[in-house]
Formats: sequence, C-alpha cells, structure tokens
Amino acid sequence: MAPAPDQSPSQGQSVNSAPAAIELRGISKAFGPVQANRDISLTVAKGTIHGIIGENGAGKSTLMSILYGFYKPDSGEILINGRPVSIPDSQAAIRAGIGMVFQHFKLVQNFTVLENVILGAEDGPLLRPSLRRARGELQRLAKEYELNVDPDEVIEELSVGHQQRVEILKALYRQADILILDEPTGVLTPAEADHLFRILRGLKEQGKTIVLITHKLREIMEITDNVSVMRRGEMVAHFRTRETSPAELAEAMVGRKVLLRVEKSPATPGAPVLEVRNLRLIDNDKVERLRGIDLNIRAGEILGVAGVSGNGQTQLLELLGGYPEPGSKVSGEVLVNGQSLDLTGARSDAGTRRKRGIGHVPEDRQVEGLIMDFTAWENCVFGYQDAPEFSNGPMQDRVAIRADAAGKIERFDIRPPNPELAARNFSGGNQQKIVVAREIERNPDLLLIGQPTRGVDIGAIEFIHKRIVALRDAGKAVLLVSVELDEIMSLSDRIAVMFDGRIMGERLPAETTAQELGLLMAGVAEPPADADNLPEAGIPPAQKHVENLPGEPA
Ligand SMILES: Nc1ncnc2c1ncn2[C@@H]1O[C@H](COP(=O)(O)OP(=O)(O)OP(=O)(O)O)[C@@H](O)[C@H]1O
Repeated sequence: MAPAPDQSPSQGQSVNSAPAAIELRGISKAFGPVQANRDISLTVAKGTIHGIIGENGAGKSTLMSILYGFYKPDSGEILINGRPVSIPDSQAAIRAGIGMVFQHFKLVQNFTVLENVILGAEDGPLLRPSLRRARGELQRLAKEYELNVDPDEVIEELSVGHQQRVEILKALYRQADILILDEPTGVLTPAEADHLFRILRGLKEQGKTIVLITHKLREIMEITDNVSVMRRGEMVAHFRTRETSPAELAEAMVGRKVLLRVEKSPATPGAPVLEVRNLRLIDNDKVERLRGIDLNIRAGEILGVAGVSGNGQTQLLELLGGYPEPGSKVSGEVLVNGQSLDLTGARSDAGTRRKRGIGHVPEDRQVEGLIMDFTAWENCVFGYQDAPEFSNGPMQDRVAIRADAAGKIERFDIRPPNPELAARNFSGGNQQKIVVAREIERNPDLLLIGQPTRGVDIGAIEFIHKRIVALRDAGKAVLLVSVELDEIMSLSDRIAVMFDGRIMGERLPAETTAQELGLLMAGVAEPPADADNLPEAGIPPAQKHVENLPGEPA
C-alpha cells in the first residue's frame, strides 16, 4: 500500500498554525458486534475541503454522525477549533458551528424554503418580526454563496439540486463554520454537481471548513485539499490531494489494486430479447414521460441508456419492470423473447415479469428494491420466494432460502455478513449489493438495471461491472440506465441517449465521445455551428400537461 503521509499536527493545521477546525482523537463506536469505528483520529485544517473515502460500510457516515451528535461514541474525544467539546445531540453540533447535509434530505416537503430554513433555529419559528429578519438573512446568504432559491417556494416543488441548496442554507443560517456533506452528488445532475462545487469553493474562500464524503475519486481529485481513507472501521491513510492519484487512493481504500476501467471482449449479439415499439406513457400528473420509445436489445448485448435524470429513464425502467406509477396511461408494444408483454393488464406486475425471466434492479433501492425492515436473507429472496427451490411443498423452505442468502452475501462480499440484520442497518452500498446479487444471480434473460453502482464503493463497482459483463457473455440481454456517463461508456455495447421522453440517438461507444453524448443528453441531435452557444444541461423543457395518448378520443 502507498505510504500514508503523516497526520502529524503540521498536516492538520493551517499555515498560521491556528488550531485545526476539527480534531478527532481515538473515536470508537460499536453497533452490537459490528465495530463501525475503531480508534479513529482525524485532523481537518480550518478553511480546507477534506475528503473522506472508504469502502461501503467502512464507517464514514458513522464517524460524521458522531461529529454531528447523532451517535454517542463509546470512547474518544472531539476538539473543535482546539477546544474539547461534547456533542450529545445535533443542537450541540449546531452550537459548535457544525452543519450537516445528509444523503436523504431532512426537509419538510410541504413547507416553504423560508419555513424550513428557520424551523428549529434559535430565534423561534414563524414570529412575524423574526420572519422578516430571517427572510433578509436568507436572501443575503443566498446571494453571497450563489445559492439561488426562492424563499417562498414549497420544497416539494423544487428539484433535488435546489433542495440540497436549502439544506446548505439551513446550515449557514445557523452560522455553521464547518459543513459536512455525505455523498452530496449522488442525486445531482452533472450541471448541478458543478454548481455545488462552485458553492463549496466559495464557502472555502470565506474561511469555512468542509468535510466531503464521496465514492467518486474524480470529485476528490477536483475539489479537496486533503483526503483521509477509512477501511473496515479504521482510519488507514491520509493524503494531500495534489500529491496522490486515483489509483493510489483506490488501492488504499480496498487494500489491493483496483481496475478503474471495465475489461470486456466485443459483444456477439444473438436473437432479439427486448423489442420496444412506440412506447408512450402519461403519468398521474398528466405529463407525457415517454413519447414514443423504440429500442431493441439482443441476447449477449448491453444497451446503455444515457441521460440526465428526469428525462423518462425512470418511467421506462419501472414500466418494463412492472412498477409503473399507478394511474399512468400507457400505449405501445413490448416483446420479450418474441412474446408480447402485458403493459397495463393483470399480468403487468413485477411478479409476472420475474417469471418471464426479467430481472430488475430499480433505481431507488430503498423504495422498490428492498423492504427495509426485513432481514438481509428475506430481501435476498424477495420476489422469488415462490420459486420451486425455495418451497417445501406448500411451505417456504427457510433452510434453503437462508443458505442461498449466505452464498450471495459471501460472493458479493456484503458486509457485515450477517443475514439476520435488517436491510436498514446496512450501509447504502451494501444495501445496493443485496439487490444486485438477488437479481443478477437469478440469471435473467433480460436484466433491467438502474443506477447499478449509486453509492457503491470502487471495489464493489469493479465487481458489479464484472458480473454485468459476465451475464452478457452468458448470452443475456441487459438494459442499463445510468446517469454516470463513464459507466455507460465503459459497459455498453450500444448507447441510446434519452432526452425529454425520447431517444435522441444511438451511438457505438468506440465511435462517440463524452461531448457528443453530452449534446444529445441536452437535446441537441446535431452539433450547432455556433460552438460557443452549447446548452449546458439536459433538463427537459417545461413539461406540457396532456390528457390523452395518440389515437385516444380527446
Ligand atoms: N444503526 C445501526 N445499527 C447497526 N449497524 C449499523 C448502524 N449504522 C451503521 N451500522 C453498521 O456500521 C458499519 C459502518 O456503517 P457506515 O454507514 O458508517 O458506513 P459507510 O462507510 O458510511 O458506508 P457507505 O459508503 O456504504 O455509506 C456498517 O457495517 C453498518 O452496517
């Protein structure tokens, strides 16, 4: 492994030797038998952006939750600006100048931006004079840090990127000097992520200290000053970012060399497995999400669907997988192995799809992929519990199901390897591995897989990619939806780009570039002559409300 640069006081302190913004000494925390943090020390210099990386379940979120007063450490000390502090709850964290932006936002959806920002803040909620002051302060902060949001907008009307800005504003309004962000870009479009990074740089220039948890080494290299690496509950290395490389960081995280690209031979496509003709869908809000999709996937082929989220990919996957939004209207034709797939009738459910050999890794593992209160072994079989190998006459064969789950946990290195643990007690990446293991190991003829590596660490990404390629090599068809262009480019045999409910074009990975795909993702089929005037993001145009599918009486 690469030598771990020291974390002697000089590394953790700023040039003028002011005390470090954060110093953790000997922090330990166990959840039952799981030692989530073991004797962790960490120094974060004032006015820097400090990355924390590590495999899924390494203990990153636990450590930051301790710093934010969510968990009480079993032992250890926390110093903020050189002074020992006790942080029994998040109010104490806020008093110590610490703010946190979680992976799953904690905003009240039917409150306005302003109400959310002042909710629970010191000067009491919703008092008239204070509301006026709060509005002024919010507008000042929003302007200063480029966090444009309308104070009167209701949260549920905002995009995810804007909701995240509200979370940041909430922390700044509480005068946070230290801001912790847990995987902040997982849910953002590329343009939103760029904007977030500009905001973070601005905050740093104002002297704020930022701790960033991320699995994306590109982000670490782009924005952090220092980076610390956790492995299996321990802090194993610290680096100055400009002195390290993605390969070195990957190795420090996983403890072995990691391939940062996918190795695969050219595809040898066979008979058509999925044929989609003129597929249209109007959702419950009467927005036309799919506007005539045509695509084919053959056996032994991976079709990657690229696009900025919100352009219909979710509806496409959900509809094919048997989870369309209730009340949506659908037309068109889908054939799987030459046989028509019921799109709206009694056999359009996920269970019937699975019996037809369609595996589905949904984009949102917590809502559609897992039952969070059920154990890992139950989740490993969820949807396939009626299969003959899991039945003992009319009863479920729990011995067989548990044995099957134990195999999946071992092969996919799901940690901790405890089949009795409820899904909600696994880290995000390990939850993802449970869903992927369940669906891939059924060896489906057609695998629908959405955001397969969201929140997944670099070693597990390598493994999941290998398994997807192996499925293809075994003659199966894969429909891959991902907002990660790198993932689409390296895994796909063909790439279809979706924009505003349509396929903008298809390309072969070897014959296209990220720039060309980016233009298609922004809705531009031909590069404009005026290259300076390229659109930035693939946000679909204002959504038109429609009532009827073509051919239906108005
Ligand atoms: N409330 C809890 N109860 C039981 N175990 C928990 C709890 N919270 C975390 N753990 C366990 O502690 C370990 C560390 O989890 P943590 O969420 O801190 O990891 P992480 O590094 O943030 O992972 P990821 O990158 O997947 O989000 C994991 O093994 C996890 O299963």
